Amino acid sequence: MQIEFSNFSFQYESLDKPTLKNINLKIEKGEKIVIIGASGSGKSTIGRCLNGLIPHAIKGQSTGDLHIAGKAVSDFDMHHYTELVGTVLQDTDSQFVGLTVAEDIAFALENQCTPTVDMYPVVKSTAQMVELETLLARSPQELSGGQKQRVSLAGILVDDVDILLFDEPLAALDPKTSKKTIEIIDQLHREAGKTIVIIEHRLEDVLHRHVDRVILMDNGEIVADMTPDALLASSLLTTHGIREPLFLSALKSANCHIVEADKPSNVNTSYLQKHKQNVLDWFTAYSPEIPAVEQAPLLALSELTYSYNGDVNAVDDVSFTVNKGEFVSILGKNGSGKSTLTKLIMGVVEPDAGHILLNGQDLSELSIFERSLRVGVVMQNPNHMISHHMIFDEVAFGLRNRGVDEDIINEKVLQVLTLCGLKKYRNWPIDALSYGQKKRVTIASILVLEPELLILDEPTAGQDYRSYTAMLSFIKELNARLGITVVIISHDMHLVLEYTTRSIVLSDSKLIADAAMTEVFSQPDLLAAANLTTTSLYELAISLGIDDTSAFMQYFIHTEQARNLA
Ligand SMILES: Nc1ncnc2c1ncn2[C@@H]1O[C@H](COP(=O)(O)OP(=O)(O)OP(=O)(O)O)[C@@H](O)[C@H]1O
Ligand SMILES: Nc1ncnc2c1ncn2[C@@H]1O[C@H](COP(=O)(O)OP(=O)(O)OP(=O)(O)O)[C@@H](O)[C@H]1O
Repeated sequence: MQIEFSNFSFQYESLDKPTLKNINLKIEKGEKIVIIGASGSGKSTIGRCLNGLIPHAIKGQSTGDLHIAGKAVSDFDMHHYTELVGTVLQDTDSQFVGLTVAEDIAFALENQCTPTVDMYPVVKSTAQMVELETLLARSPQELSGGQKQRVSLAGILVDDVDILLFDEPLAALDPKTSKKTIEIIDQLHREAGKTIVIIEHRLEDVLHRHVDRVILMDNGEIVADMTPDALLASSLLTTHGIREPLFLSALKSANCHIVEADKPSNVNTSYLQKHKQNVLDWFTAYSPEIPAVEQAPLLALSELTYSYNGDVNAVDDVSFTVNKGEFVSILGKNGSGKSTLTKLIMGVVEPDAGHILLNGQDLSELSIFERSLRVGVVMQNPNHMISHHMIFDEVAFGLRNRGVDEDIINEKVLQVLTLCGLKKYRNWPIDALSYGQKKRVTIASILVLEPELLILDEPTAGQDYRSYTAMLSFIKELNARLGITVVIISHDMHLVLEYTTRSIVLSDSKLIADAAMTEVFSQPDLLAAANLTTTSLYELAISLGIDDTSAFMQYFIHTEQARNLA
């Protein structure tokens, strides 16, 4: 047995209750398993027990046993763990050790005492696998979120260890790179016989390649340990607040009864054909409604250009308009300039050319602080935004800064914390939160300010379905009730499909499309140019012979929204 947890429990030093409760989990050598579960359910804590961060860097009390490679970890020092387990962490920033991307990738090779001459070809070929070959001389800190994630992946690919642990490897990756990452992990599993443990919210993306078992966690316990087909045929995912693959939700909406023998872990399985008539009958009921959209412009970018180094443009001649009250998505491959656009709007960097108008006013006339009163930005990495020790203070900070009365602050902060599923943590230190929970705190701290324009960079990264549905329903309500305009930057195609109506697509710093979201998702060539992929909903429509894929997607979204509101 490669990994064996027996009656294992763990309690963080700062908490008064255990985070892992009576875990019994066996993983054979060469198995590939996925751990899923709501945010805060204990997934990363399991990961930290496997890679030695617990107990060597993070303190707490454990009971029961954990054996790795046949040995009790109670006898391990940190060195034993690093010889056995390689990890890609959720927060890549805390993982870089090299001054350049190449050094960072070579770090594991140095640890393995590989001669320098042998290192170059390995670093180069690994960089090619994750499309980093042009960035080898760059500092990892100066890369986009997704590029950083690729550096972490490359680091683990050269690591000569038996067990590979991936904590949310896909969170910051564009859809095409996500698929490729899953293929690379699969290759390592099949060809090098590695034992693979993947912690990931994006179950549908992980199931792009075969997985032996899925472990479902809830509240520190394992509530299911079964094959993907058995799990998807059951109602366990919905019961525990986890997002099902999109095509499966569509089949269920169309009253199809899915069983394990349908092999529902793969949208392209021929077993699904037997449900065709049900889906067609459901789809004929569709009659499209075109919602009226107010057309007054709020944000107008014209011919915006910016370069970090004066050489390559990170944003190149980009123009688009976002109208008041719209819910728009900005999509594009890793490093295509999405976060840089946000920095330009915030005023963190000044454009080399072009203008940004907000309600007709040129933003260059406003200071960063003045802009922040009108534009709320939630950045990709929560650790880049948090400045307070306690959750309540973090969320109250912006209002206090504006001199709002403490009673009103109290009321507003509590309301937002409740809507973001964080009320019970209001008096907690931020350090005791999981990554996904921290992300929610940063969203709450911006929402409480009710900005005119809300920009959310990867809001669902690290979030489970239940938490993000509650949060986005609230944002949708703010959008409808207060007319707050929302721009979402995301690689999460579910989110984009379900919440946004128009998509702005960037590729290599340039704008390549600005169209209705379902139109964008019905154009495989356009999607490919931006490292996006068709969704399983589109694939289901095609495999069942439905031509109007855009209408099919729209109908499904309306059905889902109606269900979420109910
Ligand atoms: N360093 C820490 N100190 C104290 N408590 C912690 C620490 N890290 C996590 N916790 C607690 O353990 C619980 C589980 O956290 P964990 O990071 O394992 O969850 P997760 O399932 O990986 O969540 P996510 O999907 O949001 O990353 C959290 O609710 C949090 O209260
Ligand atoms: N601080 C920086 N210094 C130098 N170059 C940078 C810096 N930040 C980003 N870049 C580069 O600018 C380009 C655009 O990056 P940006 O972060 O805007 O991309 P993105 O579309 O948000 O990517 P992702 O989807 O990975 O978050 C990338 O090539 C990136 O390497």
